Amino acid sequence: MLKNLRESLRNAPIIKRGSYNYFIHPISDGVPVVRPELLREVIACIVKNANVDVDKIVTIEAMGLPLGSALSQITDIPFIIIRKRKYELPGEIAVHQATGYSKGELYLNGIDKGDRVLIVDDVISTGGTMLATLKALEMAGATVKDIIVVIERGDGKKEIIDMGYDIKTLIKIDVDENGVKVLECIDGEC
Ligand SMILES: O=P(O)(O)OC[C@H]1O[C@H](OP(=O)(O)OP(=O)(O)O)[C@H](O)[C@@H]1O
Ligand code: HPA
Repeated sequence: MLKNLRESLRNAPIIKRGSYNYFIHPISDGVPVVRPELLREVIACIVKNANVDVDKIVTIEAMGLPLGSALSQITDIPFIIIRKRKYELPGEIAVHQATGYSKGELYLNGIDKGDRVLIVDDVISTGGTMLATLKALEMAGATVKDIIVVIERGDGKKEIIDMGYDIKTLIKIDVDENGVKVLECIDGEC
């Protein structure tokens, strides 16, 4: 089921961002080109595995966007984009985000107290972005029913599980300066 994802990840180039080995891939960067068969395969796998009995889908700028948008079209559930830009709307919630190579602020709008949500993102690595997202959603009074992330690297997922949340990832990889190694897939075909 995840043939395109697996094969494209095995060929992903690596760059250094400080000491962080950063893989470049269409799902995580939109670069060099997002092929429809890849995105279709990823979205089908998300629909198959995620709990979509929710009021809203929550994604994170920038690369949660193609995922949230396609998923919303298929499920007819509205989606929210947590932005890196401040809007100063009433009730806007700001939280701090730290990844393995960057730091910044995230801004949440559009959640009503009691909303049941599914979080969707492209990558989990240190877990810093997911922690910030969960904090913002907690402050907004949302109930997180499920979390689904396409690509897992590093130990971030464990931290989220330790906090008591359900989180699924479609594919688990290891990254070093030589490239990407595929370790595990949710379809069991790796
Ligand atoms: O688990 P972490 O270490 O936090 O890494 C994961 C986050 O890193 C990337 O976001 P980034 O802030 O680089 O934004 P982008 O989507 O614009 O690439 C990715 O989209 C995840 O949101
Ligand atoms: O290595 C990476 N590549 C793309 N996106 C990412 N988000 C966290 N780590 C990475």
